[in-house]
Amino acid sequence: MTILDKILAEKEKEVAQLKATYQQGQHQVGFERRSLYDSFMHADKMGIIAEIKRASPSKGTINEAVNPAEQAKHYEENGAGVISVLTDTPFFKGTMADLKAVRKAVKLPILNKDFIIDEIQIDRAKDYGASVILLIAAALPKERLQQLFNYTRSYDLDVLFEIHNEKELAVAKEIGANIIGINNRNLKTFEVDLATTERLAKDIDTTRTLVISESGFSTKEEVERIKQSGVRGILVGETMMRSDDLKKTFDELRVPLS
Ligand SMILES: O=P(O)(O)OC[C@@H](O)[C@@H](O)c1c[nH]c2ccccc12
Repeated sequence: MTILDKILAEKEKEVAQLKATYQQGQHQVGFERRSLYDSFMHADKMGIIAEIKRASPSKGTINEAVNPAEQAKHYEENGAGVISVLTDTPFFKGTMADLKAVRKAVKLPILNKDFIIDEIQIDRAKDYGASVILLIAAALPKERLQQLFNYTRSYDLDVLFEIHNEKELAVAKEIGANIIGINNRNLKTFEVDLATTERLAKDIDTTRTLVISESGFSTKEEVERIKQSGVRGILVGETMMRSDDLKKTFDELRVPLS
């Protein structure tokens, strides 16, 4: 059983509970659309999706005591384009309350980073103020991914469609994903390799599809390297959570796009 299988098994239980208890529309925070696609496609610097990540299965505790609202404000002040909030509790120690707090604290689009397997999680994300939903190709069959994709788009929210190999890239194209996240981390082995982005981005029309490279970024050299593949954004978790000089970290990673 892989870690992803374990996480998904837990998610099934969470969703069953949610279906029994969740009241639609309870948390609506004055929803207004904040588009990831438009802002990153037209930027002249590498877009940064900065993540609130307390812990992870591969690294254990990263910063469990973080104040998500404060952290998000610092991300915004220093040049983030989107804030990603991990809301999975059993494996990443995040909560939906974190997302709500972040939504109140910043003006940027917010990505609800979770393992989405059911429409009710999308309803909840929207109610809490998310503008972008993560769909992980490896988590579900294509038909189900298509349904969840269409459902999210019907709310006018963006989908970050996460892939890790050629087969998943084919699925992303069939579904019509306009924002593709290439995860450099192998969810089975936790190994990180930027070559994953280079290999897969080659087969994407990056003038029309927004490509985000995810995981493993800590230096300017790494960003300069993947920029050559037409990537317009990176998703950075651990480096942001551990940084004691966010201004410097952002200045380094936000390389010019030309
Ligand atoms: O902490 P890193 O190496 O910067 O990685 C961030 C992000 O890519 C990672 O948190 C992530 C990518 N895809 C995911 C899916 C679920 C949970 C987490 C993730």
